[in-house]
Amino acid sequence: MTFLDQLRTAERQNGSLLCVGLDPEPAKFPAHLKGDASKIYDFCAAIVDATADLVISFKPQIAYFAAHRAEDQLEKLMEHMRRTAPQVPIILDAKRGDIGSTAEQYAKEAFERYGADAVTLSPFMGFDSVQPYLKYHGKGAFLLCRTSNPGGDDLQPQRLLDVPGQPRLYEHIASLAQGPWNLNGQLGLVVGATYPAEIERVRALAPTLPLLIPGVGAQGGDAVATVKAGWKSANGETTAPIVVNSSRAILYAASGADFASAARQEALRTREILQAATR
Ligand SMILES: O=c1ccn([C@@H]2O[C@H](COP(=O)(O)O)[C@@H](O)[C@H]2O)c(=O)[nH]1
Repeated sequence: MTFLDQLRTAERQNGSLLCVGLDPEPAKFPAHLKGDASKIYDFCAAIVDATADLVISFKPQIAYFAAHRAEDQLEKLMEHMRRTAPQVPIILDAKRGDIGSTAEQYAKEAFERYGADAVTLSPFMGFDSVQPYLKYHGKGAFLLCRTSNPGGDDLQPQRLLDVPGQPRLYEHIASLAQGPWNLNGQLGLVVGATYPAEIERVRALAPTLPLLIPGVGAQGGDAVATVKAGWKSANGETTAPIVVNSSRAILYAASGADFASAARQEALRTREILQAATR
């Protein structure tokens, strides 16, 4: 099954566009785990168990594990997700980008070491930095396109004067990903929920690509505007999935022993807002 098929299946089975982001920060853990980096796996596994029937995807962010020398806990978490929630595809948020020979190692890390179904990449170094990931048939790769952070304004909306039509940088990335770079239908794009007008533009330029959309929840992105801009359907079926990520708002919905059930309540609430916007 391809990554795109996995997303479609999870969306249908769980009735969800919501991706729970796994960004474990021991300093924010509930009181009984607080500050203890050896509990990263326990914390994340509890969140996974509480939300696995509510999501289209899980998105562990690798920096939160590596910063605490907790890559072994990430490996264990990946195994746990594959075993207990095999219907939910896993996007490893690593934002890699390097020359081809190094990219081969990053691809091996994401797909062989961690067993991710998809990875996030920076397209800044060009197609030869993306190609090694595409050799893993069936796996997905999301290219940063119009990111959710304010600093995205520094480069992404600038016009490329030497490219025909003088598109903005993010528009050019969307066109490359929809067209010549998408050799085997593995590419998707990252577009921030904080920029719904740009989501709409990217969807127009890349009508068949899955969009990973972070920025709802803690960053204040508009969940309803996001769905209206990015989610399209034909005969009641999604034409190209959107994967709307929320991390901190769900992970840290409560700071007590009830953190996992509070996370489930927040995931249920967010899932319903997203689903309602499709009707
Ligand atoms: O443009 C981007 C790309 C990636 N991210 C990542 O998504 C989550 C967002 O976390 P929240 O707590 O829901 O704000 C985080 O892992 C980022 O690294 C993004 O925010 N924006």
